[in-house]
Amino acid sequence: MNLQLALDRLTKEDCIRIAKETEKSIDIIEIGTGVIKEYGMSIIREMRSLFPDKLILADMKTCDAGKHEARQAFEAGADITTVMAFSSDLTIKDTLQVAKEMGKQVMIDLLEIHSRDRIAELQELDVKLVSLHVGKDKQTEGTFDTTLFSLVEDFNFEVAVAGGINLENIREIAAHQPDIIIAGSSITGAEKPALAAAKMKGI
Ligand SMILES: O=C([C@H](O)CO)[C@H](O)[C@H](O)COP(=O)(O)O
Repeated sequence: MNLQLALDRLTKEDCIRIAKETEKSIDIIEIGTGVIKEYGMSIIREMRSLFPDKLILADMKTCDAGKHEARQAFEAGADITTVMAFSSDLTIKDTLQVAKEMGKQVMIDLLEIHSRDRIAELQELDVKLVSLHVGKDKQTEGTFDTTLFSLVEDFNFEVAVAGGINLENIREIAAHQPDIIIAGSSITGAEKPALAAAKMKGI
């Protein structure tokens, strides 16, 4: 299981500090959507140069202009970019094509997708990596819930999971063997982020 650290609602300095502190325990550094909106592609470039050997995911949450946004993220140094599952099939195909040409990956974000019909379409589009995701706002009604795994059951994807994952619920989630566990606030808001990340990685 890979651990992805989501850096959201932080200054650039805090993103760098927390990534450095937790580096040993994390496999993927996610530069969050809001952080990208604040600093643009320059933060992806800076994180790439500071962490040359780490996988970097740019949480672009692309939903249109797929070719352009995928190139932007990849040229800045991201290994993976995110695209929303509700986007047009053309957007998804375009981003997958750019990723193929550049030797990179696309993670399709299943935020607010409830239909297995859409999941089947994504499989047809040759999507390889998806994320089951309970959004920040929706988390006020409850964090990641393992019933969500039924959405992707019997499909053939690499699966990431996100949405309020913490030390209390991680074991139950990990029992479903997702490929990637994404944790943001539970690490970045911890008193000791390095310890929180190490505990999550060590479960
Ligand atoms: O993608 C995310 C969310 O939409 C905010 O942009 C988060 O990175 C993801 O939910 C993980 O963060 P936590 O829920 O704080 O663990």
